[in-house]
Amino acid sequence: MTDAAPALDVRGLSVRFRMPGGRYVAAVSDASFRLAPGSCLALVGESGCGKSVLASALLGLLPGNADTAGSALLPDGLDLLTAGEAVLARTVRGRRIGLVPQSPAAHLTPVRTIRSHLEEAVRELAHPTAAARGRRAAREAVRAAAERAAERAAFPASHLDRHPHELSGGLAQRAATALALVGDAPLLLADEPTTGLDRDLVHRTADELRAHTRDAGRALLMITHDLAAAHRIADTVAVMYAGRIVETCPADAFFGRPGPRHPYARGLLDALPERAFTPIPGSPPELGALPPGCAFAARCPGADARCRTELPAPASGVACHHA
Ligand SMILES: Nc1ncnc2c1ncn2[C@@H]1O[C@H](COP(=O)(O)OP(=O)(O)OP(=O)(O)O)[C@@H](O)[C@H]1O
Repeated sequence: MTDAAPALDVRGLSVRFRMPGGRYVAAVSDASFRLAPGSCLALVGESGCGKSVLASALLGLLPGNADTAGSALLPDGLDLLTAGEAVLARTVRGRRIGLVPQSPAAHLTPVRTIRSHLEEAVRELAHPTAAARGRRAAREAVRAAAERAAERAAFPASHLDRHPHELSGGLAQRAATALALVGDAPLLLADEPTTGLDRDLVHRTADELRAHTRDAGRALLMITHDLAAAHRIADTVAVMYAGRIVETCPADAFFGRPGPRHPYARGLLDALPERAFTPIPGSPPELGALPPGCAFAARCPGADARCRTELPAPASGVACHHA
């Protein structure tokens, strides 16, 4: 991380869902991280660990039964957790945070062409018509801005008049990226952007997102369970387990030497086919019935009595009594 003011500063973010019978699901607990301009933080972890809930909290898209605590600050001090829906809709989503969605084909409207999606986003977010005189000039300004947006995401002009179902997975991903870039937001949030893509496309998508980040000075929060994509793109890796960030580590150290220090993070790497290909035994706890101590203790070969009773506080980037 650099010393620049963070593009996003998340402190003690927690999300609980109120359930019938007075129960709670603690989907995210006390998550903290900072994201510098021009850098990428990959938030990794198994399915169900709370990654998407954290992303929804940042975008103000949590359902009504969610309670939040902590803060998520943009550089001017706007707290995404307490900002009202009108502020988020008018000034944040698309303008200050661009969302690269999971399953882009599903995110796009099936009956509309990519050009129509882009032109609508341009009209809404980029206002290219301000200088145009007359309706025809305004239409042409929107069209040109939409074509430029497609070009920025390497979406071919020849495919702009196609519908989402006429696109390959890779092109649908680029269309979604083009849409996310229209508002020129300084922060991109990519939720599982490589899910369902083959290996080559994972690499290409990761490289393209990387270019939109480092080269353009944007910050990227990438949520993924795909460690190969994280390896390709991230400066920092944050590992989430059972709703908590258990380790935050520079990507070089995480994927190279000395490697992660938390036993769960080490287990995630060892489970990769290109490494030991050894799955972590057992499964994560229910987020509605978390144990009092470390949530990983039941699966951890090094756990002792303290681990089972006392929650480890994050110290120098890792939350483990024995790291
Ligand atoms: N509206 C809700 N009410 C209650 N629990 C919810 C609600 N939405 C999500 N959860 C729970 O929050 C937990 C975290 O879900 P989340 O979707 O963030 O996981 P994830 O890590 O993104 O997994 P995936 O990669 O499968 O999307 C899950 O246990 C889920 O069941």
